Amino acid sequence: MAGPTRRPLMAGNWKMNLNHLEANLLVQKLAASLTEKQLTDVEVVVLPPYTDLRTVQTAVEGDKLLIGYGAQDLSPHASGAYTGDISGPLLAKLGCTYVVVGHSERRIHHHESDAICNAKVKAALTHGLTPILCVGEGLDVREAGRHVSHCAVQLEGALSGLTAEQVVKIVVAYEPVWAIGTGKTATPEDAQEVCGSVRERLVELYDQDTAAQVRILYGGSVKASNVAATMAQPDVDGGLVGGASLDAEEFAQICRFPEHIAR
Ligand SMILES: O=C(CO)COP(=O)(O)O
Repeated sequence: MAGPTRRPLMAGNWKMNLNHLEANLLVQKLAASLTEKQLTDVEVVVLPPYTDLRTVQTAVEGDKLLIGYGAQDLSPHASGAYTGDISGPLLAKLGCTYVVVGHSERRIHHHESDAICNAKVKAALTHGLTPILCVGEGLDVREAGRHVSHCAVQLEGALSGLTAEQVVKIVVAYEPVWAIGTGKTATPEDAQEVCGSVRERLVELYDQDTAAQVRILYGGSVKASNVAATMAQPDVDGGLVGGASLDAEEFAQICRFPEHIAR
């Protein structure tokens, strides 16, 4: 559970799902399922495909919904001849506040390196977007017991050259690849082990105060039935939710997790 200065963040990564009509419906249903207090206690964000962003903006701004939104990727470049890419300024103009960087699906399918993630994190910050930087290991790395060092290398690569003032603005998401879309959730202890090690690494790279401000999410088969136990861990400040965020009621239940954690 988040410390006093870290507001929990629950972000729904829709991946390549839901057209703009479905997006509008889901955002309206989600907002209607949560009270103002719940939306204040937990920051709720949706990360739709690019093609839905204008519709989500219209819904959020038109009805003053307390829901944030962002994109699943951005170009490291601000503009120019990059066919098919979408830049930070284009996203910021649509009211996006978050952008995912380095999701394992992009690292795998688009061969994104830590250096590319670093350029994308910098581009996001330059254009006023909060990057949600994903790190996580595959099954082979986990079975070899190298998951902590693997995530540390990804973290350091993506943060290279960033100042403490910049790092406090980013969100890190630990997503073990073997737990994504498989129904295999990491145990709360597994999530804490890596999220805690990420924070320790931030202390080493920066300082205690900086590390204490960075929100660290867990992602991988998060559901209403398992969210509370994971969020109760001291270094887990929220979730990056895939499949379960496509159902408004299930995602709303996930966002209500603080009610199931004894404080
Ligand atoms: O990749 C994820 C979120 O970015 C996790 O996806 P699932 O919740 O579907 O496992």
